[in-house]
Amino acid sequence: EKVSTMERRWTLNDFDIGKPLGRGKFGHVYLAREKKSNHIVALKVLFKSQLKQSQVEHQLRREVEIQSHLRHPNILRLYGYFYDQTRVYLILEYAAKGELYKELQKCKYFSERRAATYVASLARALIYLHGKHVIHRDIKPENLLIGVQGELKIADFGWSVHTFSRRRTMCGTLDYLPPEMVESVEHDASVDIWSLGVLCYEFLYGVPPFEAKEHSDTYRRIIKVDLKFPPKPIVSSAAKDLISQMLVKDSSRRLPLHKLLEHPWILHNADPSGIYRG
Ligand SMILES: COCCOc1ccc2cc1OCC(=O)N(C)CCCNCc1c[nH]c3ncnc(c13)N2
Repeated sequence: EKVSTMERRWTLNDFDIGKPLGRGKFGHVYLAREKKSNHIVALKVLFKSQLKQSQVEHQLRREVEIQSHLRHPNILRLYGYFYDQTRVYLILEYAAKGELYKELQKCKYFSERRAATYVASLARALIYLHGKHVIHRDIKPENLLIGVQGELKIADFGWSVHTFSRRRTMCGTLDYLPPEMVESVEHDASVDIWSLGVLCYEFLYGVPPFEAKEHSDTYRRIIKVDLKFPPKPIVSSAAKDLISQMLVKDSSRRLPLHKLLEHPWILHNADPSGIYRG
């Protein structure tokens, strides 16, 4: 019978390791094939020493626990994990079209149809996560992957919930933080609505809305909600209207995610299947 993948005692010998898929903060990700099933997966290798040094090992355990129970087409599956003397290995769904931010860099900014399709997919994934009382998945382009059909997958396990203060200052990007987090007051699921608004802006303009040279300037622009829409590229007023309803300082007044899915810009531009076919 099919043993649940989370219970199996996996070892490195169960896999043929393929090409590296990239290097993250805590380790490398490789293409791999499980020998018995020939199932292609991504294997993320984390060094215990680095996890200890950054005091995130308990956080990783908690996130793996959450992630292993999540099942959503726009959330990267975690099939299992195992460890040896020096490393922890995560067995993950493989996203064949790789990192979304590379795609964004390549085309500078996305069409309104592509941006709306991704934003709607992310909104559906966040509705699912909020329904499971999981918030703040740290949705920025670096943590988004593209599946073989062109569908979007959230790869990050929400490290940010407990480590966001150290982690953010550690690796710098504040662009996605809402005012309440920049001012380090308590936050709720509406932080994700803000981050999704930032992402929507970045999909359409190629840069995040509050970008500035210095951290202090980015903080100031976020707290002030200093939102400006450049004249180029030309973006529809419907898109600007949606972004303006998400980037609202008062978190209780941000457009709720289910209302986002009924917004004219989404209804008019997003592909209902969540797949951008180009
Ligand atoms: C504690 O860790 C939690 C899980 O984090 C990840 C799971 C899977 C990931 C990436 C993850 O974190 C980010 C990261 O390591 N990089 C940015 C470097 C590698 C980029 N991946 C490239 C990639 C291409 N096709 C893929 N199919 C599946 N997963 C992938 C990739 N990467």
